[in-house]
Amino acid sequence: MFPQDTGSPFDDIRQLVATLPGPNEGAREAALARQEQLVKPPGALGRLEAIAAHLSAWQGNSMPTVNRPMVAVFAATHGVAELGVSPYPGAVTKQMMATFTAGKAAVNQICATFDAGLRVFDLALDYPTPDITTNAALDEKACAATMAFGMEAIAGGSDLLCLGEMGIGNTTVAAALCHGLYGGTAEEWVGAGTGAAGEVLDRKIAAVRAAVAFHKDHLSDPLEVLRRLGGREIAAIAGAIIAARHEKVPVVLDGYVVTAAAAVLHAMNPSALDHCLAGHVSAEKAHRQLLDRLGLVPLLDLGMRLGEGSGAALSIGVVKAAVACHRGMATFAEAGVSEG
Ligand SMILES: O=C(O)c1ccc[n+]([C@@H]2O[C@H](COP(=O)([O-])O)[C@@H](O)[C@H]2O)c1
Ligand SMILES: Cc1cc2nc[nH]c2cc1C
Repeated sequence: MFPQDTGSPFDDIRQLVATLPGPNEGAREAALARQEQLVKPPGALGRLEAIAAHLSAWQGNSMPTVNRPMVAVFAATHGVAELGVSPYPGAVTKQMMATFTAGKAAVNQICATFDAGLRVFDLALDYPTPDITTNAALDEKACAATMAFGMEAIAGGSDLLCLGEMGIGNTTVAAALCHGLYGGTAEEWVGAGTGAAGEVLDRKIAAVRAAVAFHKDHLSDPLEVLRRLGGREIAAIAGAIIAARHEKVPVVLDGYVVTAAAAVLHAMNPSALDHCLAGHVSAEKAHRQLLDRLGLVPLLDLGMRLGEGSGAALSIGVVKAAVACHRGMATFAEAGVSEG
């Protein structure tokens, strides 16, 4: 007789999220001590100092690097898009993938500006996940496998990982996830996405309300919320955040959709996002309140609402400058400048 396999496909993920490594406090302290010596009034570089210390702590290196920043964009298609919740047709997701490959999207130009690598991942675009108002998006096995895909996808030598996504309809999915995790009202979590207004916005709010009502008896476990109300790009992003932590790679989150994926991990373990920075706050209505809930203060606030990793990629400039100052500035003693 074969032993019965009674385990759930989520067991390994629960284990990984329960055993996330902490920061290297020695490296953080050494970095902060260096900041005190650099040729500037104490604290005068503001959050740039905290960013350099954050990278020190999570890379485990008092002299952190941003030599190989990578932007990873995960793309997926969503059955709920068929309900008319986005001004754009679902076909745009594949068309934008071709645009990324051709180097002609906004994120390509931002990555080129900062010498960042860009990798785009197609998550079964020809097979939309079922409509979340009447079905779970994923079964347990598929959700766990997609998270594992996200973990594998980011392997390979980057020292800063920026996460992005592409998926028509996925601001509806992100709103449903947040409504499922945090309650409140559907209206509170829904915004314009790519530009929903009038009847499109009304359908979006109704879809988020219906999805959470349909799954209401199964929302106490964050991984169940993810598999029922999420989508493939969101599951892969959650996996990538976990893997980066285990590989000592600090993470930069993009907008509302990426942050919703991160929120699932935060609900499982409140310290799960300690290695993450919020690259920006997007103009999507509920992004700011979601960041507040997660205790994340965005690096940029430029009214962007594009997705595709663009806000996270843009913040690489700030993070690179923070690290350049940390590594390259002289100390007062080296520069022969009098201390105050
Ligand atoms: O993440 C955000 O803050 C964000 C805000 C507005 C739009 N988006 C992008 O727009 C797409 C989803 O919008 P929608 O209206 O189709 O749900 C998807 O490709 C996202 O990358 C993303
Ligand atoms: C054109 C377009 C580009 C995008 N990039 C990310 N999401 C997007 C949605 C649309 C519609």
